[in-house]
Amino acid sequence: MKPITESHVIDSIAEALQFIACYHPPDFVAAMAAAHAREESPAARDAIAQILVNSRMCALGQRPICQDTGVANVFVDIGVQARLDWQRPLQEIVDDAVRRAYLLDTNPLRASVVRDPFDTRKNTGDNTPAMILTRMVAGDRVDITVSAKGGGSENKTRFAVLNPSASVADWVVEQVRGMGAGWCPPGMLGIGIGGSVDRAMAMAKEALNDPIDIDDLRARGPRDAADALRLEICDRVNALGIGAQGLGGLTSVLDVKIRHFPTHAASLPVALIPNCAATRHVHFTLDGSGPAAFAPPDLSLWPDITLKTAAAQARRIDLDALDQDLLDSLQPGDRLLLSGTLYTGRDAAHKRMVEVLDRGEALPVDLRGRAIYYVGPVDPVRNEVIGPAGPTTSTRMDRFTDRVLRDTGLKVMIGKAERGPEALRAIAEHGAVYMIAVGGAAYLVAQAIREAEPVAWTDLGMEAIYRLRVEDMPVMLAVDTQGRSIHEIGPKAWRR
Ligand SMILES: O=C(O)C[C@H](O)C(=O)O
Repeated sequence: MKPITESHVIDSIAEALQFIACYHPPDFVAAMAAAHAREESPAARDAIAQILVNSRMCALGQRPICQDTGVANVFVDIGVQARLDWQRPLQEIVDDAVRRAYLLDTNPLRASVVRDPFDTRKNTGDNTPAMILTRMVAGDRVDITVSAKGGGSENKTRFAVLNPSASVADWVVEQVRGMGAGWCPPGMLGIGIGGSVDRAMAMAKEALNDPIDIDDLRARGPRDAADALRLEICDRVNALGIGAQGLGGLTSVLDVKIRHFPTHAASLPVALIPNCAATRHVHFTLDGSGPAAFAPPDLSLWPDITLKTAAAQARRIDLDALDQDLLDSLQPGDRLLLSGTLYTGRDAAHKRMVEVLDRGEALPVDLRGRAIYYVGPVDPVRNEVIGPAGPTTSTRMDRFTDRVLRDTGLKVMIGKAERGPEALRAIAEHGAVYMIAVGGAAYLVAQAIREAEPVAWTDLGMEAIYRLRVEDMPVMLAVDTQGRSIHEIGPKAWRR
C-alpha cells in the first residue's frame, strides 16, 4: 500500500473546505425543499425560499453560501495500520490546508478566527487554527470529515449534567425554546448523551455530520430508545412554532441526530449543538492513492423557486429619506425593499463606537437618521463590489443599542434574529425600528449591494465600517417603533 502523504491531506482538506463553502450537502437541500413545500406560514416560507434560491446561486456561481464561512472542524480517524508519510504535527498539516482554502484568490473565504479569545481578539487573517478531533481506529486508511461551523449556531450550544432520572427530551425542548433564532433555523440539532462532559460535546458536534434521514426513520419506525428520542425531540421542537428565522412556522428542525456512550452511574451529561441553514460538511477517505476529489451536486436537486411573489408584496423604502412618520407606519412582518445608503457595523465596531462616545469624541461616520447593517462580508472577487454579505446575530449588539440610538440618532438597525428586552425598550424609547434579512442567504442579499466602500476602522478586517449603496435589498420589519417584535408574535401564532 502506498503511503498517505502530507500533501494528500492538505490538498484534500483545502479542496473540501472550498467545496462545502459553495455546495450544501444534497440531503440538506432535499430536506429544506421538503420543509418549503409543507410550510404554511408565509413569512417562514419566504425565508426558506430565500435560503434555497441562495443555495442554488452559490452552487452555480461557486461563491460562499454564507458570509460566515465558519471555523474549520476536522475529524480525522487514522487506521492503526495506515502508512503515514507525515513529518509534522497534524495541526500544522491541517492548518496549511485551512490557510490555502480561506486565502484562495479566486474564491476567498472569510477569516473569522481571532487569536486570543479574551484580550485583543485580533483576527488571525487566514482562519487558522482548525479544530481537530483525532481517533485511532481499525484499518489502513485515514477517514476525514470536514465541516465549516458558523459562529451564530455554535454560540447557541448548551450543556448540562442532568439528574440520571431526568428526561433528556424535556431538557432539549426547554433549551431550544430559549435559544432564539440566532442559530438560523431551520437546521439540525446534534445531541451527545453520556460519556464524560467533554465526550458528550464531541459526540454532539460529530452527530451534525450524520445524514438527514428523519423521514426514513419516521416511515420505518423507531428500532431503539435513541430512535424514539430523536422523533420525540423533533416533533416537540417543531411544535414550539419557532419556524424559519424565528418568524413562526411549522419547521424549526430538519433532523435531530443523537450519539451516546456509557457514562457514570451518577451522571447524565447532555450536550446540544445546533447547526444553521448553512450546514456544510463532507466526508472522504485517503488510502495512499492521492488526494480526494469532490463532484459538484446535480443542479436539478434544487426546487424551482422564484422570489417574485414576495418581492411584489414588498414596500419600497428610500433609506436616504427616512422620517419619523414613515418609520411609525411600519408594522412587524412588513416585507420591505430597501434602497439608498447603509452603514455596516457589528461586534467590534459597536464596542469601539461606545469607547469613542465615552471619550466624548465624534464617530467617524454620521449615523443621524441613518441605517446600520450588522454584517461582516466576504471579500469581493472579479466584478463584485462585495462578497456574500448576510446578517449577523443582532442580539450581540443589544447591550450597545440604547447608547448608540441615544448618542448618534441612528434610526434603523438591520440584522437577524430577535432582540432582547433591553434593545426592545431602547427601540421604543428612541422611535427606531429593527429589520431582518435572512441569515444564510448571504450571496442573494449581496446582489442588492451596488457600492461598498470601507470608511472607518479597516484594522477590524471584515468588522470594519463600510458605506453601502443598496437597491431593493429584501428585508422584513421585525420590531416597530413601539417595540413590538415579530419574533414574539410569529412563534406564538404557530405554537401547537
Ligand atoms: O459572523 C457572522 O457573520 C454571522 C454569525 O455566524 C452569526 O450567525 O451571528
